[in-house]
Amino acid sequence: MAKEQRVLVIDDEKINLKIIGDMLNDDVHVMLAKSGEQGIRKAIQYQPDLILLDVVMPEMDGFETMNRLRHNVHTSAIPVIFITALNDASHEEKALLMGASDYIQKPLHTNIVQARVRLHLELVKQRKLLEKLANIDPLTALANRRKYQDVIAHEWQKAIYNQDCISLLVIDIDNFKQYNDCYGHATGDTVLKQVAAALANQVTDKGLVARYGGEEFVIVLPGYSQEASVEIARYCMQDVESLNLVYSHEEFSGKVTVSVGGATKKPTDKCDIDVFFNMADEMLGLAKKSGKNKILWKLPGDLHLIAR
Ligand SMILES: Nc1nc2c(ncn2[C@@H]2O[C@H](COP(=O)(O)OP(=O)(O)OP(=O)(O)O)[C@@H](O)[C@H]2O)c(=O)[nH]1
Repeated sequence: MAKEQRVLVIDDEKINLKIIGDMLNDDVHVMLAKSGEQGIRKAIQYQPDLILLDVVMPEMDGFETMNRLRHNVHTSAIPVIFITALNDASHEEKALLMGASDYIQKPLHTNIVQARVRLHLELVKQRKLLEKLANIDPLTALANRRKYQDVIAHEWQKAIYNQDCISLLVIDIDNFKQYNDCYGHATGDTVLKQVAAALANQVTDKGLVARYGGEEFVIVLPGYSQEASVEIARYCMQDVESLNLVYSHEEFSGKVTVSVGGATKKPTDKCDIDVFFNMADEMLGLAKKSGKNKILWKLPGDLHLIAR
């Protein structure tokens, strides 16, 4: 067990909270709640890795608490172990059918409780690692397309709710095939890494940078106006250019630059994320066709803004 992991114990009996807390305190950060209501509040606020839940409690019992935890988006994925003095199989079955990860019967044996908690915390650790790996592009260590899709869907809903705007940049390295042709794919890979780092360095906590695929990146900027986003796009272009990645071949020579297509929108329920993406992507296509190394931003109607 690792001390950085958090276990929330929910039990209406003070003495039980103390006993279980003492069993786990050396290895994990233990949080205590003396009712289902308080437990749910703490689970939402502190996001524990695991919950130990007493079944028999006044007002809201363990089953009702479990039901509410499962139906709340902030707590639905947190594993729950029931702890109870009830020893009939039907309660155990009910708990497992509700999605409990485990069921421990009283009287509690320290070694058994510790072993089961350790096992479930290890599973949590592995699940989190898998989630992380599933969302990362292995070459650049940026978020991958899957993560981008999760984030844009979430930010889109947030923007609708807050009646706020959201900006999207689609960025593509210019003439990257020629760079690969000059120096090979392995050196091309280092360029992708350098460009990715330059973009990430520019965006920091303003939004999300992801590798969309190949030599194409996306940047999501929640709450950023068109003007502010074009400014960020400019800095991104400058930073890539100042990497000074030159290439030359018999027929062509140049420096690594990027083209950017962008769009800003205050979304409503009637707007579609894919249409929004296509707006920015269409701008990128126009930027490529009209000479590359530039920013084109979608404006209302058929208009667009050219910035460099
Ligand atoms: N080294 C490397 N190259 C990649 C990777 N993914 C895509 N590419 C290369 O990116 C190049 C993309 O070529 P094109 O689609 O013709 O684009 P381009 O040469 O950048 O031309 P424009 O987009 O018009 O500026 C191809 O040579 C791909 O092999 C990768 O992971 N590593």
